[in-house]
Amino acid sequence: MSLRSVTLLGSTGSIGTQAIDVISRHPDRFRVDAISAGGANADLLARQALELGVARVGVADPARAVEVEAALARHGAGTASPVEVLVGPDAATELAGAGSDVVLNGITGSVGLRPTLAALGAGSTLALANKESLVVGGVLVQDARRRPDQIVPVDSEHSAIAQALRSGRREEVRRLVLTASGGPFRGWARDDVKVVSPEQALAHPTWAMGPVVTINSATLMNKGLELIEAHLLFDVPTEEIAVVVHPQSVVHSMVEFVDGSTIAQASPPDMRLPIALGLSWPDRLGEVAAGCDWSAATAWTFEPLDEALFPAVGLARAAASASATHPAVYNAANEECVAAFLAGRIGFLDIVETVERVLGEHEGTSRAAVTLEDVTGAEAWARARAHEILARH
Ligand SMILES: NC(=O)C1=CN([C@@H]2O[C@H](COP(=O)(O)OP(=O)(O)OC[C@H]3O[C@@H](n4cnc5c(N)ncnc54)[C@H](OP(=O)(O)O)[C@@H]3O)[C@@H](O)[C@H]2O)C=CC1
Ligand SMILES: CC(=O)[C@@H](O)[C@H](O)COP(=O)(O)O
Ligand SMILES: [Mn+2]
Repeated sequence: MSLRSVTLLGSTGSIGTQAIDVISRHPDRFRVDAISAGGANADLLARQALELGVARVGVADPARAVEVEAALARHGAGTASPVEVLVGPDAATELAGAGSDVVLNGITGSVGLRPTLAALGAGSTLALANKESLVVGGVLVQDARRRPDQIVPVDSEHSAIAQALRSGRREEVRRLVLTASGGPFRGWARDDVKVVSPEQALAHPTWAMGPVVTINSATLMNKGLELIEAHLLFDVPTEEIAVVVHPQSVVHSMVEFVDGSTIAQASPPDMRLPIALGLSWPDRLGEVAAGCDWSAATAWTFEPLDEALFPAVGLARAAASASATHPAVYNAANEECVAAFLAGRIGFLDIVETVERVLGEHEGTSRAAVTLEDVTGAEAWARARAHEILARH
């Protein structure tokens, strides 16, 4: 594999920092052109920029740009080549469209949609952690691809499926099986789940991740997003995608083939593995993460999802088949509810109940006619409607 240039969006986050860890161990394989973040961690962003030697840094929040400039000056005194700082909500999109070999989108939320479209439009390989952009953009993201393999999934389940799919042809696939940890409230009674705190919901049993995806794991909204993500990435109907609860998070997902054979991908939970594959696909890098320990007694268990306590996956199935804009509404309403829950304004069960209500009121746009304006309009409506409903709490 020759040296690849990389643009890293969301560099200060969980995915971003782990990506830098992978890249730093393979300086002969990767050169980072540009990084971007929101700006909440100005000092970290500046240190990353200087340590990686990037030419450009994006800061989404203009109010934080001064801090980033100051940190660059502080840490970079005497540095030969200055770092150009792009400021504002379009910074990540501009960097994504600049044409690196690989753009890793590690931004949280549907704000990652325009950067995703820009990376695809520029012909870069898109290593996609930001599942929201694919779910929300749907057919728009699919159509922006210039080649079938332009999007390489970083999400652990979808990386697992992409790896398993190398074992057979598309027409030989019977179904995809997404594994779910079940989150911190697996097996709990509804009355107990009703009163959980943000701290309890943020205590994921197997993964250390950013706050939004962690809450989404607890509500199973993450698995709903991942169901739609798998449908769009692999062009498999949602009826042919099953979800099974696997509390150990070692089997990251599976593909069942027409002859009854199932190929699973297994490794201890460590996002550096799918991140590395996203950057180096179709090659594998050496020594990325520990493998399974077969010397100790171990058990992997699988159980059905409690759909009554966790209706989020069923809602995602319905949203995926309802219209082109229902998935965007599903995600946008959820983003607002998660922020409200983390701020202590609503209860845990209010999140999915509100998403269900907002979805039920959405009229939707057909796939054939959908535009980016339809999607952003549906999102704006869903956010406003969620706020109206939540204001009554
Ligand atoms: N973490 C994980 O293990 C996994 C994450 N994912 C997905 O990856 C994505 C990132 O998740 P995670 O890393 O956990 O999230 P984090 O919250 O840890 O990080 C989010 C990153 O996005 C940056 N950011 C926020 N807004 C913008 C913006 N407008 N423009 C550019 N950057 C911005 C943040 O910058 P700052 O905070 O510095 O302002 C931060 O660097 C999500 O879509 C998530 O679902 C998928 C599978 C696993
Ligand atoms: C690591 C990763 O890919 C996360 O999206 C993970 O899937 C969260 O775990 P659960 O949603 O299965 O709890
Ligand atoms: Mn996942």
